[in-house]
Amino acid sequence: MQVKISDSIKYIGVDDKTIDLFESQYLVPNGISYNSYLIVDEKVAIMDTVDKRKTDEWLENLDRELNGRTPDYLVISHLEPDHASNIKVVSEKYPSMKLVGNAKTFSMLPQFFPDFDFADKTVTVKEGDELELGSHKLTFIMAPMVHWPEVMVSYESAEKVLFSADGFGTFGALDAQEDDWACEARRYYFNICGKYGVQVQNLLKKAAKLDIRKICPLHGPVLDENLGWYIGLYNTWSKYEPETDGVFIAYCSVHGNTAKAAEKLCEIIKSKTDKKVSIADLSRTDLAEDIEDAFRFSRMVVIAPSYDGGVFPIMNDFLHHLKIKGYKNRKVAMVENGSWAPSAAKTMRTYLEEMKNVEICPTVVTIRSAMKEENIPQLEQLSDEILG
Ligand SMILES: Cc1cc2nc3c(=O)[nH]c(=O)nc-3n(C[C@H](O)[C@H](O)[C@H](O)COP(=O)(O)O)c2cc1C
Repeated sequence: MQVKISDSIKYIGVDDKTIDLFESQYLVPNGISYNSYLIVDEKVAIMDTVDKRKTDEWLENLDRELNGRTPDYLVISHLEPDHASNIKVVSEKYPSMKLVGNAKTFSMLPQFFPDFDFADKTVTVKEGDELELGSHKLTFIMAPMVHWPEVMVSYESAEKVLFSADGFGTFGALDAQEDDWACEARRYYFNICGKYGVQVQNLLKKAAKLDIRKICPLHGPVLDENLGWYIGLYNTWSKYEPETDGVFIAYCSVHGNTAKAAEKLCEIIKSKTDKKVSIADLSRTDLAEDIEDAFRFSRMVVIAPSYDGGVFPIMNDFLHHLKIKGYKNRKVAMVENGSWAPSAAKTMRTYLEEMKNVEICPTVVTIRSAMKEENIPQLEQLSDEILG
């Protein structure tokens, strides 16, 4: 896909619409883009490579935009293979090209390319270092653990462009982007960077000192207008603040009785509030989207059957993911189902208590196999507590 950035900054990335699962776990019905850029000035700098699935197409794009020039630098902002796979290929093609990274980049690089000697090719940069390209100048800003330790972003001051690594990335090929950027950007953020809110905050504080007119991420569209809105969302997400005041009902069910209770609860909650209420059957929805919604909403109800002395594995998996992604600062209520020794709530509570600042509603509704009349006032009570 052709993307116009400026006369000197060229898009040389590629769309991947045949990948089954991004990072072997995320559904990407609209594919994914691996973005790569070329800055053409007195010196020529490549800004990251792409996944090895797209080497040939990327080299064609690079060749076209180089237009006979030889690249002087390859700036490596992130070593994850969807961006760094072609470092060796392009280094062999242009032996005089220098690799620009930080100390961590070059300590990790040989792990990925053990049979290639980069020793005389490296330019090691640290926070605030600059690289003059002619009228363009890159300043390097370290962004450790957003979301790998070697991550750094680069600010180009002539055109005021932030090359933001995986920050501000989205799922979806460039020619198949949804109108609502936030939808896939949020799913991307919470699943990939969610755990690293503190580090994202650190980066946003550094970025706030820059005059940024364009953001060039490693996935998804280049952002060139209304940047305050995108940065505002990143600020909310990385502070673990809810974006939507409402209730996310996350349930699972083996034979359907817990599902009935979840639907009834949804009906009761909706009758009591104008807040947004969203319900998901965790067995049948995309886990990454459920994680996104859990972070998006201010309140959540988890509803699950008991299973082998614990909780149904689908819910177990969901809560495990929320825990490792740093879910916090939310209000949560629980409903369990069990036929002989209900154990789901106890297991769910163990997860929730390990999370920071999660307020658990006092009422826990226990359904015995199938919902009964006596459960309705309990669900009413729980609804009042989660909305309160
Ligand atoms: C493999 C399996 C393990 C179960 N383990 C428990 C258990 O440890 N304690 C319990 O009270 N019920 C247990 N149950 C029963 C279910 O939790 C119970 O029947 C519940 O009502 C199922 O809800 P559903 O109709 O939404 O699937 C188990 C069910 C299955 C299929």
